[in-house]
Amino acid sequence: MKKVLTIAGSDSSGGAGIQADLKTFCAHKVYGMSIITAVTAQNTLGVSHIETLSSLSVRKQIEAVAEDIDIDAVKIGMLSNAEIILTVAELIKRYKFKNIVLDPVMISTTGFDLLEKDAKEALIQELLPLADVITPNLHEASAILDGLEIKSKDDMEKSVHAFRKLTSSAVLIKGGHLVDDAADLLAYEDKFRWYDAPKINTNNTHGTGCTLSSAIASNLALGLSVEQAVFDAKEYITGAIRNSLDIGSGNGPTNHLYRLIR
Ligand SMILES: Nc1ncnc2c1ncn2[C@@H]1O[C@H](COP(=O)(O)OP(=O)(O)OP(=O)(O)O)[C@@H](O)[C@H]1O
Ligand SMILES: Cc1ncc(COP(=O)(O)O)c(N)n1
Repeated sequence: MKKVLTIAGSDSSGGAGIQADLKTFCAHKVYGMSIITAVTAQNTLGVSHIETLSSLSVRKQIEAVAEDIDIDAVKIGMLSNAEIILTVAELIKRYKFKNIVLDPVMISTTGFDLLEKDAKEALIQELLPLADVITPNLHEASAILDGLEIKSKDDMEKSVHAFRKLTSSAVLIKGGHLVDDAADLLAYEDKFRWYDAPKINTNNTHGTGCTLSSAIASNLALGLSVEQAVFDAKEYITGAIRNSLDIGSGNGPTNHLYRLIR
């Protein structure tokens, strides 16, 4: 069985973070492992508390897994601060992790900071170059590109050129926050490809980015090309949103069981 590692924060309500990642791995029939960077107290309405683990704890968790188990792909989500970013970057290099999908998590759907403001530069300088695929949403893409306005599909295409100057990683700009579309744009090597999807009318989008990046990591572990891994992951997230769950009174979670329970 393929083995996939997530390095991310815990979401007590189970919709995003580590919990979404492990559910996604399970649905893709890969073996999931987790490195917890922070424990958030959150629900579908918001984040009420964050306790970030020490970088030593993160280091020890990664070493414990990597010294013992071969890892076929890694998904990286909430990292909280610069010290953890530097630790993760160092260990990616030491253990030569492959198939790395970086979701540059900065703010929750509910508007809470999940990355300290001074950590953005470390993320760009240290982690971006190590990732095989990065998956910013419109807001994260804009933050990484020094405030470049990205609000439309045209803007997304323009931003790809700016990303090319920063990293040779494949970049999937997620259009979930476009007004009447949910099209994502993949730029890789010197090509780009749109993954179109209709915007589903729902508030249940908690954890969509976590789910998509974990699905891509699972598909890369299973041996798919980047283009196909993104295609299959886009189908998965669209189905998981279409069948999303009315749990809680805010932004409910996606449904990872929709292919099993109909
Ligand atoms: N209402 C929607 N209908 C269809 N697809 C959607 C919708 N919202 C988001 N998506 C899709 O879900 C994936 C995640 O995109 P999004 O832009 O929401 O990322 P995100 O903001 O990082 O997610 P998160 O809510 O976890 O922070 C993308 O493939 C996006 O197109
Ligand atoms: C631990 C953790 N990681 C990531 C997210 C982002 O997901 P969303 O933007 O859907 O809130 C989150 N809310 N919590």
